[in-house]
Amino acid sequence: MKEAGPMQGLETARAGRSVSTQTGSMTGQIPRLSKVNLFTLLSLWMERFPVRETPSQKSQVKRTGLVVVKNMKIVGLHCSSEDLHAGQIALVKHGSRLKNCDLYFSRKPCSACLKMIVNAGVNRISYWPADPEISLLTEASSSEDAKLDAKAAERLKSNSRAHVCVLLQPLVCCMVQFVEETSYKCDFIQKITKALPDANIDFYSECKQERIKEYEMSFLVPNEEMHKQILMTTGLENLCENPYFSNLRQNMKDLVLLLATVASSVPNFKHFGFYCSSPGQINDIHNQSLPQDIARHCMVQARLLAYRTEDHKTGVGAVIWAEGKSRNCDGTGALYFIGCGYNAFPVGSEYADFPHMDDKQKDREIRKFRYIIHAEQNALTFRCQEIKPEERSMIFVTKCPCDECVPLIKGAGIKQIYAGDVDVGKKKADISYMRFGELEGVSKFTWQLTPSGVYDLKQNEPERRENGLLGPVALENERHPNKKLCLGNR
Ligand SMILES: O=c1ccn([C@H]2C[C@H](O)[C@@H](COP(=O)(O)OP(=O)(O)OP(=O)(O)O)O2)c(=O)[nH]1
Repeated sequence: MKEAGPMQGLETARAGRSVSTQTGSMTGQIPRLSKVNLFTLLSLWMERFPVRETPSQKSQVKRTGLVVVKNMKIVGLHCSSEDLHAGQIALVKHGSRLKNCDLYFSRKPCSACLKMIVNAGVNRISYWPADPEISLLTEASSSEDAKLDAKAAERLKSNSRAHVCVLLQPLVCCMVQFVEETSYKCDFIQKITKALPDANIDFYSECKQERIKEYEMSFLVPNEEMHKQILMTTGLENLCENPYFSNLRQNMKDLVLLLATVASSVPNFKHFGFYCSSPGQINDIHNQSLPQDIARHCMVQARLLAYRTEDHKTGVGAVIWAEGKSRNCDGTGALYFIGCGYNAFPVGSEYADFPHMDDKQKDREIRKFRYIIHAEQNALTFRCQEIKPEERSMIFVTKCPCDECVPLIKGAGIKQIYAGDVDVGKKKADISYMRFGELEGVSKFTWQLTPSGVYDLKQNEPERRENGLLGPVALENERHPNKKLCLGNR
């Protein structure tokens, strides 16, 4: 099936198609992340959830991210806190509901966590094969304990019904290149380059290089011999021989590069962030913006999800979080995960069941729009928690929510939308984006310059900046001919 309409710049994506189709992991024209790699990447990303607490220097326990999956749907995004390890948090939060779940850890969990999650009847425990949670890399007097713990974890692993393993898959052909291109072309980066034409045009590459270095430090073991030692100690001696060892390191490197690339597409750059364009809205606590680092973090989650789209032109990801009344034991503070999704055809459908054409196609019957389930719709449908009216709940969407989704978000009681605003006010043949601009009763935070960046906001107005309020003449009139922050539309 050939997509109608302009396909500028999709050469890379096309090159990826044939290979990916051979591997059976694709439904369309653009390279797609496997579910396993998405869960793995999200676990690494959760390890980096912005925290307010200062980790104790002496601790041999490394921060760890965790994704809990049931029936291939994400039901928990967690990270360890000062008090509890990620596996302990899973226990506290999910209890016996962990039965038959798959858990993806950013580090091999310690024996104290492993014994409890194995006991809860989980189906599978996958972990990132670098330095484990009880670090084998830090030189501390307790390294004896670390080795003992690794041994105990092995014993638990071999006697457990759960499959404790390393699930990493090689990326499909051209995935890294595709992610690089779509990240650079995405709305957030393009808005910066447009708003600050004098800025160093290479800010994106610089930012990406920094992220790559940072994440390689966290997630890779630079020294090969040391890495082999860790694999031996953690029961992965099979992976120490070549070609398995070099393949493993290459897969790990590719995934880290991909994560750094996506993370740099929502950069911490000068005065850009998610700000509200309606000053009247922020009086209520429910309308106040999240801290920018957390908002950016959640948007990166949504961007990762978008790489699983089934729409071969426009990928969209959405994730819903809520804020409880007080801090909980999770490293996410008061925030807890509600649901997530990406745009895809109805669950269980095959590639050829529904049309995939866009609105450039003259024959309206063979357009995709009446069939595809939007990212927000999937996030709402497969949510694992109720949305409580008394709590601040928020949805992060990589694209401006359309007229079909805006009333659903409002009706579900979600208090805040963090979104790209490309397409806002547009009416296309089969999909329109008129209602987002007019939406009342839900606060909208879009990616833009802060007042301090544009209007030289005085230093004595910290609350205004904290709340994420945009000043009087917002940059919202800035419209983007360069329309997508989404995938595949270049
Ligand atoms: O709130 C929304 C709006 C759209 N989508 C998805 C549905 C569909 O898969 C795609 C539609 O995107 P777009 O409006 O960009 O249409 P297109 O045909 O992909 O591109 P173009 O704008 O060139 O017509 O985005 C969502 O997931 N959520």
